[in-house]
This record gives sequence, structure tokens and C-alpha cells, in this order.
Amino acid sequence: MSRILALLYGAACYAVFLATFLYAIAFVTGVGVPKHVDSGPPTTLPLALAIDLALLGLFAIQHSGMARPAFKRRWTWIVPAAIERSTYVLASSLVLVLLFWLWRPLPLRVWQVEGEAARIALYGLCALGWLLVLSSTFLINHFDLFGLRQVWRHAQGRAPSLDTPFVTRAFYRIVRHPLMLGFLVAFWAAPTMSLGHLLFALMTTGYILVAVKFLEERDLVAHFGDTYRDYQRRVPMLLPWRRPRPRVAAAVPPMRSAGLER
Ligand SMILES: C[S@@+](CC[C@H](N)C(=O)[O-])C[C@H]1O[C@@H](n2cnc3c(N)ncnc32)[C@H](O)[C@@H]1O
Repeated sequence: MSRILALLYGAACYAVFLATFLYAIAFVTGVGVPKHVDSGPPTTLPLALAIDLALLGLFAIQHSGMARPAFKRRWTWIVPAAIERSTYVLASSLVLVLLFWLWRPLPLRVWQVEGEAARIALYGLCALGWLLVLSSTFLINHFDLFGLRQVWRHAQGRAPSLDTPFVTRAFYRIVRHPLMLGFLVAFWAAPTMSLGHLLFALMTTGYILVAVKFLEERDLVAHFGDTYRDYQRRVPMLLPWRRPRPRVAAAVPPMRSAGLER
């Protein structure tokens, strides 16, 4: 019974994530939804800044805090391991829903691209950014990242945590963080950039740079050791301009390692 409940809970969390992800695309591009980055009750500049920065800060604390290995070790004393990832996905989605709901617009126009062809090209680039985000999740392991694999294995009576392969194929051959690069492209490729959208793009860019460099990569080095250090040396972090360097043969241990904490 508890296995079925865990499976249903994981599926529900995944459905909430999927709806939130689709809404995020509409929120950032300002297309197809009534409440987006440039809509909401008119607010004075200082109050709008305070609310928006608090919402972004809340997301950063929740999203990075709950992903720390030390937090997860304590958290799984309370929450069963099988649904830990689903709960993380649910919490991240709910904080984002709060951000979409309470976000205050700052409508001052920072830039507006006029030509029809250039506007379409920027919308196309933005769509490519979102596609890069989604396809990168499948390269890592989409169903593991969003908790479905864990509850599915639990339902079958198997252990929820399992080997996590170290991925260096496809986009991961060009940059170390294609998923984050996709977000950056999606947030900045805007034919019309308002002050509110600019605030969102600047703050999320800062968060991505800090979180990737000082949190995620430290965890990856701690877990994969010299394999990841060699990968850092060969492949650029986010900008694909630098050509990947050849592998140092001696520094590359086996490509699979058990239980990478996500
Ligand atoms: C949301 S994904 C983002 C991955 C990466 N930062 C990116 O932008 O493409 C975060 C998870 O991916 C894992 N991860 C990051 N790079 C990886 C790699 N090359 N191989 C396997 N897992 C990786 C991290 O351990 C983390 O749990």
C-alpha cells in the first residue's frame, strides 16, 4: 500500500513540475498567460524590487539548500528516501508558483528590437534555450532528476538509490552545464526587455553562476574526483567558445560511480 501511495505521490509531484515548467516558459516570454513577468498589480519601484528580490532569494535558498548532501542526509530521517527527490521537485515547483503569483512587474522598457525578422529570430533562440534545458535533462536522466525513477523502483521493491552515470556525451561534450546554458539563453533572448525581465535575467544569471561554480561543481568533484577535475580542464563551464581539450588518459577512472547525490 505504501509503495502504491509513494508512486502516486511521485506521479503527482511530476505533474506539478511539468505544469510549472510549461508555465515558466509562458511567464518568462510573456506569451499565452495572463500573469507573466510584465504583468501584475502596479507597484512602486522600491516595493517591486523588494518583493521580486525576496521571491528570487527564496527560490535560491530552497533550491540549493535542499540539494545539499548534508541537508538530504538529515531530511531523509523524516522523509522516506524513495520520495525525497519527488518532495524536492514539489517544493521547488511550489516556490516557483509563489514567484509567478506574487511577482511585481517593472514595465520600464530597456530595449525593444524593431525588425520583424530579428524579433522572430530572438523568439526562436529563446525556444532553442528551452529545448536545450529539456533535452539536457534526458541526457542526465530525466526520470531520475524528477523523482519518478525512485518511486517506480520503490514500487517494484527495489532500492531507490542506484548508480548514476557520469555524462559527457552530446551537449555535455561542448559545455559542462548545457541545462543552465539553456536557461541563460531562454532568459536573455527577449525581443522586448522590460526592467522587470532584466532584473529576473540578471538575478537568475548570478544565481546560476554562483550555484554551479561553488555548490554543484564542488559536489561533483567530491563525488567523481579526478574524473570531474579532468572534465573541468577539458570542457568549458558554460560558454562553448573555448575548444574542448584532449583527455588526459591517466586521470580518467571508470565512468560509473555509485549514488551521486543530486
Ligand atoms: C538539474 S541538473 C543540471 C546539470 C548541469 N548543471 C547542467 O546545467 O547541465 C543537476 C544534477 O545534474 C548532476 N550532474 C551535473 N553534471 C553532470 C554530469 N556531467 N554527469 C552526471 N550528472 C551530472 C548534478 O549532480 C546534479 O545533481
